[in-house]
Amino acid sequence: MIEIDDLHKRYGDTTALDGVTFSVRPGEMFGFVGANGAGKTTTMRILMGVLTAGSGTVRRDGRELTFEHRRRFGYMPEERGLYQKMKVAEQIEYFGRLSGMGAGEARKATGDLLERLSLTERAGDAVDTLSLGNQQRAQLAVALVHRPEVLVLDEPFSGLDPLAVDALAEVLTERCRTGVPVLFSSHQLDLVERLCDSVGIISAGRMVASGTTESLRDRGGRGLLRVVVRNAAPGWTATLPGEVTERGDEVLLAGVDGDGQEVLHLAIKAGRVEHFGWQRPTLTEIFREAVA
Ligand SMILES: Nc1ncnc2c1ncn2[C@@H]1O[C@H](COP(=O)(O)OP(=O)(O)OP(=O)(O)O)[C@@H](O)[C@H]1O
Repeated sequence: MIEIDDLHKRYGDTTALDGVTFSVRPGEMFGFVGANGAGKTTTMRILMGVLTAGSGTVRRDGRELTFEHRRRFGYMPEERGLYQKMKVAEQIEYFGRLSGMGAGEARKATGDLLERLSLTERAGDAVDTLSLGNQQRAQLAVALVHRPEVLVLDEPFSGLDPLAVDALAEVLTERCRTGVPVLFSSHQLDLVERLCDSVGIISAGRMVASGTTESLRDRGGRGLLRVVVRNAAPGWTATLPGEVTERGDEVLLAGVDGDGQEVLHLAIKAGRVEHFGWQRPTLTEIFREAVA
């Protein structure tokens, strides 16, 4: 378990973190989301010991983090950090060795990751000859090579093509299933919603919502009532309750009290009802509301 407890951090007059608290359990994939400048990178840097907090603590299984703990973590920093002239495979192996792997073990883990991330053909090329997306894949391989006990990744999916997104999602899910806590930041909320067990939303240095993806969606209440009526007479929506949005035959109603049966009756009278159901808010909608 990784526990982030009441972190505060100031840069001069700017308050970057103002009491950030959350935890990531073993085998949990935690999506860390927030607007630009909300404090995600600062939190992850403190977690990794790259930056010191003004106050607050970061613990692993109840003990304050030490250098030894962090050596067994996998970290992908925002500023990325590959040696541009070094060859891809050499570099991944090198970082594996730095983290204490034997030569054979590091070579094998590098080969496996290159394969998984579709980089095998570029193994012998210098990093600065790779496209940005491929450099990102190499950077991810560096974070993963030593089979870290905890993963902390700052926007690992940004700039990846859809196939690379899927490949990385698969690797992270596998690692997570072995009990590794995975914390990553992202602005791709659909991806966070699809992959993560839990989500933390940070706004102006404070956690404004956190919990399992399902609990956050439930907390948004029943959400919108979605009704699709074919061949309805124009104007049938005029007497519907709530705030009505029409998109062709589809009608979305916000703020409907009760179970919506009255809407269903009106819809049946109006035409052929093809769909009638509640739509829980998406993570994007929850995010917008939380940071508003
Ligand atoms: N080295 C620094 N010096 C001064 N202010 C800083 C520094 N680093 C970050 N900040 C400020 O701290 C706040 C939090 O920044 P941080 O980089 O943690 O946000 P973020 O959530 O990672 O943003 P993004 O999504 O844009 O990467 C911002 O107001 C930022 O301007």
